[in-house]
Amino acid sequence: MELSTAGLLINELRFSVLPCNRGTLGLLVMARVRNCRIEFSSSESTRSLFYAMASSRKTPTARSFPVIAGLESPRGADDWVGSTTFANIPGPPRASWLKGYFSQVFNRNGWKFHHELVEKYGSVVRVPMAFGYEDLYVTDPLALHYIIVKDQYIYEETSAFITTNGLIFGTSLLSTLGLVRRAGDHHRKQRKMLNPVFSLKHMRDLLPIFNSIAHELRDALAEQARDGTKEFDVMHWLSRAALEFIGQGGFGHAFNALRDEEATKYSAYVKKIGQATMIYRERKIAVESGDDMAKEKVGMGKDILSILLKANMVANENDRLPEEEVIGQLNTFILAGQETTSHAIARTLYLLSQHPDVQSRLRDEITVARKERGGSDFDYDTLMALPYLDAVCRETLRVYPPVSIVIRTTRKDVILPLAWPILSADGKTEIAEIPIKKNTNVIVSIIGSNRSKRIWGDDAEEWKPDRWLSPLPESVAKAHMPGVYSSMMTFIGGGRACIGFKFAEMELKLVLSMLLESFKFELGAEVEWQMSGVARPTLKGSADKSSMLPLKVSALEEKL
Ligand code: HEM
Repeated sequence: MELSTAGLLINELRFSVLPCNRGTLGLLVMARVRNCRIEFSSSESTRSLFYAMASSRKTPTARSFPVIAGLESPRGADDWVGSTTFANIPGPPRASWLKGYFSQVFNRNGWKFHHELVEKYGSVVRVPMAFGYEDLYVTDPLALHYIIVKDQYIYEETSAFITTNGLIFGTSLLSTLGLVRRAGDHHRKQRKMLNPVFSLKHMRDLLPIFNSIAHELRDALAEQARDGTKEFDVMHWLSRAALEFIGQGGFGHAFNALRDEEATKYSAYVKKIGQATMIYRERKIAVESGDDMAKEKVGMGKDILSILLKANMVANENDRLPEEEVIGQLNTFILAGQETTSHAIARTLYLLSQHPDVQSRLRDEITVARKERGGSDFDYDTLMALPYLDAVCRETLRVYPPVSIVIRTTRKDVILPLAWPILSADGKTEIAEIPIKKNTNVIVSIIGSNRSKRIWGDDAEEWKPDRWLSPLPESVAKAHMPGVYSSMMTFIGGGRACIGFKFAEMELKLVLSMLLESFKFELGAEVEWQMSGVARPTLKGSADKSSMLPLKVSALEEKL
């Protein structure tokens, strides 16, 4: 038996415990048989199984995951040699070679740990992880620029992330690498076709479709609160609405999630994923026959899939995405777009319930703007230009990013420069750049950089929507954060920036505008927010860790 920092080699069978970069996926145990690559088939049933777990409203534990043997990993045999140790970078002392701080980094109550890493150790921190590994935890703006923009093809997604997503979604943005290697620049090719599909013009066209879903959501809540103030799980309705937004806006397909009680349960969910191929074929026929634009058709030809199909039809052969990859993207959009956005809306409603003054000021802004339009639905530009709504959304996504961290692995040796040089752990040297060896994990701390006092000021950790209504501190512009959204890292940046961020922003603003005009929200039973892959509210003290947000909802009669 050979022992390495990467794992164990037992009878030619290599086991490695790799952290998936989504807390929701917990631990993935990978095995590899030497000289004999056993491919794990990405059959529909395997995918459905993973999907059911990944989309579970219960937070899965490591125990709920099967051991997957024989997974083909993009890492080669030489990749098992271990990674850099950062002896001279400040960080917490190692307590256990076996576990390191793995469970603290991925703990669903990890808020305090993540906060203290930055507070105590600074903008680049050495974090001892399992099996003697050391990761770098980064909030330094220049380092982040190198990681996600300048050297993005060196700092790639982890192998566990790529492989697992390949099983879940098939070939898609979340399962391909950008670097020119075996994968052949696959990711960049996909983005080339997909970026224009998420353009501002297409978001504008989607708003009328979104409006009708928002009305449906409002009606569903009104039905719940029809006998006066009622406390109920608002999260449940937000999840159902988010599935419908993605269904109609993404694929021109009505899941009828707001009408069908069963729609968001796992079994039904998995069935819907199984439908991706069917939906694809339906849309393809409609697009090819020019029948997709009809008014009575869901999506009216404006949905992401129809736009993509049309672009694909006229693309040259090199750029065109094969059918299998278009279907892979559909699966990806459901998972990447539903949980993140519904939980962002939930967080905002929760904060507005905690801050009734902000809630009523925001309601006034929306009501006045609606009156000015004679009561009709907002168009895209009006909705986006509402200043206080914009401030509330930005501040929520800054202080409470739904995804707290993402992880990258170095695919070759590299030097990481720092905007803010740090003092070495022994206090003797100033460090302005850090050499990193191949196969080292780097944790991009979205939450840490979004709350950096050096960037946002001493009140960085406070939720203050008003900060967006006056000029931001100079330090914000000076930091040159590489994020695509308002100097923050919520949707990261570079070639792997969230492709759906404008989609999410529109959904967030629309749902808030619709609901606040019609209802007052107050805190209900106490919840605690879990720092899982996507931050989620759960009932305080309950063993049930499903997403749940009980709020007291009162209908504002005159607005309905
Ligand atoms: C508030 C809502 C959202 C947040 C906070 C969010 C956040 C993120 C983050 C942090 C990433 C980077 C993941 C990584 O590098 O490992 C990402 C990627 C991605 N997001 Fe989002 N997202 C949101 C909504 C959406 C929506 C609505 C869609 C689709 C309609 C979407 C589709 C994607 C896709 C496809 C990727 C992978 C991009 C790539 O690798 O090229 N997201 N998102």
